[in-house]
Amino acid sequence: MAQTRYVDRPIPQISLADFDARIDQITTELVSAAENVGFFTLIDHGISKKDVDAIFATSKSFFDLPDATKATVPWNANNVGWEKNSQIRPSTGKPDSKESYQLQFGDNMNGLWVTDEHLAGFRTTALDFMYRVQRISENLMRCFARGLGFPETFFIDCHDVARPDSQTTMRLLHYFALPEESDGKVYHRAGAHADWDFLTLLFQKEGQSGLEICPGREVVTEFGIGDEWTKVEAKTGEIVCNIGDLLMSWSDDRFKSTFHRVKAPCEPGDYFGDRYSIAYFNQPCKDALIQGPQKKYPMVTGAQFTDSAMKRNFAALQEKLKMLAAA
Ligand SMILES: O=C(O)CCC(=O)C(=O)O
Ligand SMILES: [Fe+2]
Repeated sequence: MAQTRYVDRPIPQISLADFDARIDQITTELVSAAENVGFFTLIDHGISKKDVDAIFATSKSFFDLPDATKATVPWNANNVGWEKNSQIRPSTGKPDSKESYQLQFGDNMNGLWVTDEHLAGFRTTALDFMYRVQRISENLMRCFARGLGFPETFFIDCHDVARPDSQTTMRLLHYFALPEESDGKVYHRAGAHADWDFLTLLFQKEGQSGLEICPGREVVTEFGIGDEWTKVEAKTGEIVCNIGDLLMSWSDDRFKSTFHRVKAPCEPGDYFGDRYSIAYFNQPCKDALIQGPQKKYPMVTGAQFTDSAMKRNFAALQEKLKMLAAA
């Protein structure tokens, strides 16, 4: 396999300390990060390292359950539940070598919370953490609304997690340890993709590296991926944030939804061990009305936006599978 081409791009680090007093400064920093790299990390966000370690321990205790138990809460197309080796990305045409458990706040989770009998306290612990990440997301939404000239609570209202049909999702991820000696196969961890939500907040565990980004996308409607990657370090205390396609569209392509991946380890220095991460996807209410201040794209609802993102993904996947079949 050809060696990856890497370039060093600084990933802005933004402190949320003293948020209310520093909101103007934080807004300036967030807007600049969103316009340039599309990725940034947050520190002083109010969730301690100890609490992040605790949620990773909870996540591990779920993934340590037997597959038969995890299969009692199976994934479905509402983007909830457990899946294993089943997500195929258009960039690779192969399933990611991982398992994930997707959690939401509302009715989509009915029957899909792992029961107390299988894992005591899981639901309470997970929801408690989800509300904390939601509060951080809402502060960021206030800044992005200011930056784009919307009323300050505009994006918060459009992503209301108190609604029973809320789509916002926290995804626990577990990438399996892989053989360091090549067995001739390529094990994709998370193939290159852009997220289609508003904003993703990602928690990583120190040492479990692999996340890489590939900036350079100009319009939300384009699927192409460049070939120069930048590594994002895995640090337990930081939250890595990336702009999703929804915010890119809502900003008339001013803010960048950047392609990223968890690299298939294959080169010296790559990390082959188990990797646990937690991604929090801010998804719009189905009836939210989406259009940027410059009206670059026609107005659509949250439901329509998600639907067309899924269709675009599906079409790109079919194209890739056709190419693989012809090769
Ligand atoms: O696990 C990671 O670090 C990234 C996950 C990701 O990009 C995703 O699930 O969309
Ligand atoms: Fe992603």
